[in-house]
Amino acid sequence: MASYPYSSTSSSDISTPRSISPSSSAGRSSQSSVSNINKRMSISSSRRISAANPMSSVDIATIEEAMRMANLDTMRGYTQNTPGEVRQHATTEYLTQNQALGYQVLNEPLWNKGLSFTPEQRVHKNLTGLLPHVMEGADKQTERALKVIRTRQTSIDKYLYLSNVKSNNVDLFYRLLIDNAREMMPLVYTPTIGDVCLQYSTLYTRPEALYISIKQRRSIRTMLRNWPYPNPEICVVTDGSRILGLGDLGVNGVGIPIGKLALYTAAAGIHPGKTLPIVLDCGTANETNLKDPLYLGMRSKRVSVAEQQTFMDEFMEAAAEVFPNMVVQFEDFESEKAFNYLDRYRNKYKCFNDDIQGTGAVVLGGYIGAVNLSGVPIEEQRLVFMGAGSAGVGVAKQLVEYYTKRGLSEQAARDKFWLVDTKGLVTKDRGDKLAEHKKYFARTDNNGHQFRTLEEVIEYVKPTALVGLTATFGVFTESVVRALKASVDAGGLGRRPILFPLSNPLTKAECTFEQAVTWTDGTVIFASGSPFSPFTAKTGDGHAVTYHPNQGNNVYVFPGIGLGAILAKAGRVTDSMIYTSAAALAGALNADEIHKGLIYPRIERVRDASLVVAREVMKAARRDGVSMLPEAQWNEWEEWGDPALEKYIKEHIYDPVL
Ligand SMILES: O=C([O-])CC(=O)C(=O)O
Ligand SMILES: [Mg+2]
Repeated sequence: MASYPYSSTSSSDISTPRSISPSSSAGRSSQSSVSNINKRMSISSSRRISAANPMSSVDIATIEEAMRMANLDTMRGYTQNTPGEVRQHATTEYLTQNQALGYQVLNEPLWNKGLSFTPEQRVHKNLTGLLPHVMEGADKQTERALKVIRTRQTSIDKYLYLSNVKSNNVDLFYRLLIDNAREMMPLVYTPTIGDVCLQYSTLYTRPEALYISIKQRRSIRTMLRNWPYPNPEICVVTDGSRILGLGDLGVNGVGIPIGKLALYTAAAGIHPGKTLPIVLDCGTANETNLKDPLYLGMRSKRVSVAEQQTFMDEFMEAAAEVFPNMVVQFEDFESEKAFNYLDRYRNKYKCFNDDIQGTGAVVLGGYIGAVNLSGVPIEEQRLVFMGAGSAGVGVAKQLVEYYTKRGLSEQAARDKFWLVDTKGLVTKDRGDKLAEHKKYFARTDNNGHQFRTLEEVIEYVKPTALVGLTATFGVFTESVVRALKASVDAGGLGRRPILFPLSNPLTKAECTFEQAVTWTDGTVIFASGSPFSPFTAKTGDGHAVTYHPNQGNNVYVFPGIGLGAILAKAGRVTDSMIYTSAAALAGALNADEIHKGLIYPRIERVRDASLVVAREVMKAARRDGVSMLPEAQWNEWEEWGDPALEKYIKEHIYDPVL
C-alpha cells in the first residue's frame, strides 16, 4: 500500500480511497456530483486501474428477487425494503494515490491539493492542463475561500460553500477551519448545523455519511464495508431522535455526526479519512418530516424502543466486527435510549456518549474554574439544574464525582443538586412515574411540598449556580436570574453567580449573554453551549465595558477523549478517562486566559486543549489497565514524562499541508 501524502498521519495504512470503479463510484459518491461519478466511470474503464475490481458488486439474484417483491411504491430504494441480506463481492483493494492519475486525483478530496500541486507533481500525475497556471500555497487558497465566505449573506450559504470545499479539497477545508476557528466553527457546527439539520431534505446534494435503516438490518456489515476509506478509527452515530435541542429530526440529524467529526479533525487532528459518520434510520416522530415530500429517510413512525434496541445490538456487533479498532461516540439519542445504550455497551465495546459524558466533562471542566472565580467556597455551592435529560443528569453526575473526589460522601455530594424538569422539582413523592435516569437525583427532603416552577425552586434552594439544559429558549427569565443573583449576594460581598444556559443551538439557549450580564449587573460567570458574541455595556459613570462569554461546549473534550482512546489503543472508555478529561481541560487554561477571567481556553486554542485532554485520557487508560499499547512504550513515557507523550501525540495527528 502506498504511503499517504501527509507526513504527520497516524499509521502507515492510512486512507487510500477505494478503487475508482463503477461499483465503488456509487459508494464514493459522497465526494462527488453525479457528473463526477460519470466521469469516474468512464475514466475507470479507459485507464489502467490495476487494483480495482470493476465488477458491479450487488448480487444480481438478490436485486431481482427484491424487485420481484417490490410494488411500485417500494421500487424507490428497493434494497431498503429487502428483508434478506444484500450480498456483495468483497472489494478490499484500494486504488493508491500513486496509481491514480489526472482527474482521479483531483476528484478525490483526500488527494486533491488544489492549486498547490508543484510543476513536477502536475507532470507526474498527468495534471498538466487540468489546472490553471498558478501555483499557490495554503495562504492564497484560504484567502480566496474566506473572501467568498465573507460575502455570503446567510450562515447556511456559508456552510454550503464550506461543505463544497470539503468535498473537493479536504486539506483546504481543514486549513480554513483550524486557522479561523472562531469564525468557521459556528458554521460547520452549532449553531448553523442545527439549521442545516432542519433543512437537510432540501439542502441535500450528496451523501456524506453512512445511512443505515432498520429495514436493512441484515446488511449492516455490507454497508459498513461499503464505506470507501479503510479502517476508520472514530465513528459518531445518531438515530436523530434528539438533535441538539431541536427534537426528533429523523435521518436529517445526520448533520450532527458530520459536524462533530469535522471537529474531531479540526480540534484533535484525527485524520479525516479515519472518521465515519453514521445515521441509523429508525423512522421519525417528526410530522413535518413525514409530510415533507422531499424527506430523505424512511417515511414511517419511529419503531418501538424494544425493536430499536435489537437493531442497536446488531449494529454495535457488526461495527466491532468490521472495524475492530473504531471508537464509537453516541450522539443525540433521546435521553432514555442514551442512558440505556451507554449502560448496555460501555463494558462490551469501545464507546461513550457525548451528551451524557462529554457534556458532563466539559461542564465540570468549566465549573472548576467558575467556582474559583465565584468567591463562593466549594462547600457552600448549591446547584439548581433546569432540565433533567441525558445532558442534565450526565452533568450533575460528573459534578457529584468531583465532590466525592474532594472528600464529600456520595450522599452529601448528591444533596448539592436540585434537578427541575417540566413538572417542577424532581422529588420522590411527586406522584408521577420518574424516568429511571432521574431517580438518582430525586429529592426526599421536600417535606411533601412540591415546587412546580423554577422561581419557586430558586426561592426555596437559594442556589449559587444555575445550569440550563432544557432546550427551551428564555426559561431563565429576568426574575429567575435576579433571584439567583440575590441569593448569591446574600452570602457576602463580592460573590458572583454562576449561570450556564447550555442548550443548543442559540435559539434554544435559556437566556442570552446580554441578558445574563444586564440582570446580574455584570457579575455573572457565564457559559453557553453555542457561542454568543461579546457584549459591551455602559457603566454608571459612562464608561464602556466589554464582557466576554465562555462557550461551554463539548468540543473542548470529545475530540481529546476520542483521540486519547485511539492513541492509547484503549479497549474501553472508562469513567476515569472521562473524568480526567474534565480535570485536564480545567488545567489547560493559560495565564492570559486565567487573567481574563475565562473558564475555558479561547476557541483558537482548542487544539492545544485537546492535546492536553488526549494526553491525560491516555494516561487514565493506562491506569485503568485498558490501554493495549506495549508495556515498554508506557515505561518509556513514564521515564521521560509528559513531553515525550505529547511528542508522540503530535507525531500522530493530522495537520493539513497545502
Ligand atoms: O452539539 C453540541 O454543540 C452539544 C451537544 O452535544 C448537544 O447539544 O447535543
Ligand atoms: Mg449532542
